[in-house]
Amino acid sequence: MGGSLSLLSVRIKEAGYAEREAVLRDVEFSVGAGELVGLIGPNGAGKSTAIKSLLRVVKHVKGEIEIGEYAYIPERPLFYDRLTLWEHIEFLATTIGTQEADFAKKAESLLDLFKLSDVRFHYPESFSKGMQQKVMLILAFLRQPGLYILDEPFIGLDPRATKDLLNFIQQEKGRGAGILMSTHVLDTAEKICDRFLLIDCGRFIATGTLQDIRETSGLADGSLLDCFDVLTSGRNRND
Ligand SMILES: Nc1ncnc2c1ncn2[C@@H]1O[C@H](COP(=O)(O)OP(=O)(O)OP(=O)(O)O)[C@@H](O)[C@H]1O
Repeated sequence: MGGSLSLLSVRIKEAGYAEREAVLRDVEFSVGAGELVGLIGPNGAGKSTAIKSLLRVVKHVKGEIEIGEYAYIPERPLFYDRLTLWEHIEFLATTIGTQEADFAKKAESLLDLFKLSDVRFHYPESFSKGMQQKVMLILAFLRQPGLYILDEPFIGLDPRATKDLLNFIQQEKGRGAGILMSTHVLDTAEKICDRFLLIDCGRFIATGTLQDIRETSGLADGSLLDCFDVLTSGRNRND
């Protein structure tokens, strides 16, 4: 970690949904301040289980997890069905007890940026998938936590919203936030992540910078996708 402040430190020996049925094994990593770490792996590899273990949603976890204040954006957005978008924002302000006079202003500018100002008094339950994803992002960004945990954040976003999200990620990194992000969008991940955790069948199969991943996969100039393919194909295609 080069001595940088660790916002998340994970040493999981085993984790699973039932006792003695481990889905994850020997998962160890950390996320430092200003660092964006990509959690990458095929369907069913264990990415969501790893994230849910950090959040203590997965019951059977053997190991140690040190985690500070964070915002979590789940793969599937979740809302209070009787609250409008603006009421979600007001509720958030109450729960985090913000004294900031400009909280509403910040919320307004985020709504404007993500083109949701016109629907602020509507119920997020009625929004499209992409609009719902944007609401989750706005609620997370308003909290400005030390750590973000983003599970597949690009799903459903149009190109403009994707670009806005990428800008926000850079901005929050600049503020010193750490980010753990699971994604299948490997060309984007390759460009923006500082480090990668490649997971398959519940275990890390390669970790580190793109250079480290290239060395592990034996592809000196390979893209993240090429490396992913080499490192995971043996297991998946021959199973
Ligand atoms: N609630 C659950 N109960 C039991 N097993 C589960 C549960 N959720 C996931 N699993 C199992 O855990 C393993 C890892 O699944 P997980 O959802 O973590 O994969 P993933 O890498 O997030 O996949 P995807 O890319 O498809 O979202 C799979 O074998 C899956 O069947």
